[in-house]
Amino acid sequence: MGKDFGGFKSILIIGLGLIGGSVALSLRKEGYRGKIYGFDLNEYRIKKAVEMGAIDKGFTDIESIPWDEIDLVILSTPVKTFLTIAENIKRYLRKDTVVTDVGSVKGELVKKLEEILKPAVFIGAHPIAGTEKEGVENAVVGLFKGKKVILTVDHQDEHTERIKKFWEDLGSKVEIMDPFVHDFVFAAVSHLPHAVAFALVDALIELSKERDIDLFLYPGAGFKDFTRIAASSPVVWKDIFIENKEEVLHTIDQFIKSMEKLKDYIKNEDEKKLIDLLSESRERRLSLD
Ligand SMILES: NC(=O)C1=CN([C@@H]2O[C@H](COP(=O)(O)OP(=O)(O)OC[C@H]3O[C@@H](n4cnc5c(N)ncnc54)[C@H](O)[C@@H]3O)[C@@H](O)[C@H]2O)C=CC1
Ligand SMILES: O=C(O)C(=O)Cc1ccc(O)cc1
Repeated sequence: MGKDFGGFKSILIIGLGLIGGSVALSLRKEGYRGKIYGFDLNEYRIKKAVEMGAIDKGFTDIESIPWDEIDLVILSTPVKTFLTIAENIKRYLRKDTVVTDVGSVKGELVKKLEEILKPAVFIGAHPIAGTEKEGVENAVVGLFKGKKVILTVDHQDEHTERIKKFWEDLGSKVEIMDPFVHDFVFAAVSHLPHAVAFALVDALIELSKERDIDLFLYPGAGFKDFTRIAASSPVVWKDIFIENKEEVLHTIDQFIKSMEKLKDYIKNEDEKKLIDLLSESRERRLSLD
């Protein structure tokens, strides 16, 4: 079947950020012919999105949006804004409008969105692709090519199929996952690494104060590799940490246990245990590439 991006004629992207902007630009690049509208509280982002050819028209007030045209809405703002946005837009939605999102947290949040938005359909989606940058000005064409997109639906119907087709036509590989399993998995592989990167930079700020030496004058490649994601948006990440609080706290607890174990082996100069732990971690990491 040819590309039809799920057959949606008019798309509204709420939040012209890195991800919303990348969706819009990638749709254009892949040949999407319908209208793309944008909504953002930040006027600069709208101006920029129009200039870049990402959207046809942008809005800062909800009432001016041509709602009778729109058959797909994509929530692309920080996750803690979703519920208020859903409450604010629900009365404008057509019965056949599908609402989806790109948020990094699912669980209870998607259950609430499904309820609020009824009778419109909500399909939770999470593209596993991004960067540490923010805003449409840093959007990346083709960001989702070859990347996974997780849909958190509990049954498959024609709406799921349309959203699946939407992402597949952008080059993504779609997987279905339970929303609560999603939050456990991505707390471990995404939210914890971001928390650790932010905390590592914080540790160096504190250590710099201890000896009055600016440790950031001496970054090695390892430090830079490791902490790239600590340059990510504070607003986006405080929302993710709080919205997925339980799973994030659980992964931080495990990380502290792993650090304590390592600390112990170093303190006791336990070479055998150190070699075992480092070797197992190295093998796991090598198997990723
Ligand atoms: N940054 C990344 O690499 C990834 C982010 N995500 C998810 O994508 C979503 C968007 O993240 P980014 O694009 O990185 O953020 P961003 O900071 O680049 O863009 C967010 C945009 O939303 C706008 N905004 C904020 N509150 C709003 C509101 N109430 N109404 C209208 N507009 C509002 C901001 O002005 C901004 O332009 C988040 O839910 C995040 O969890 C998902 C995958 C990757
Ligand atoms: O910049 C990176 O390496 C990321 O890990 C981007 C990212 C951020 C949030 C997500 O929910 C998914 C991907």
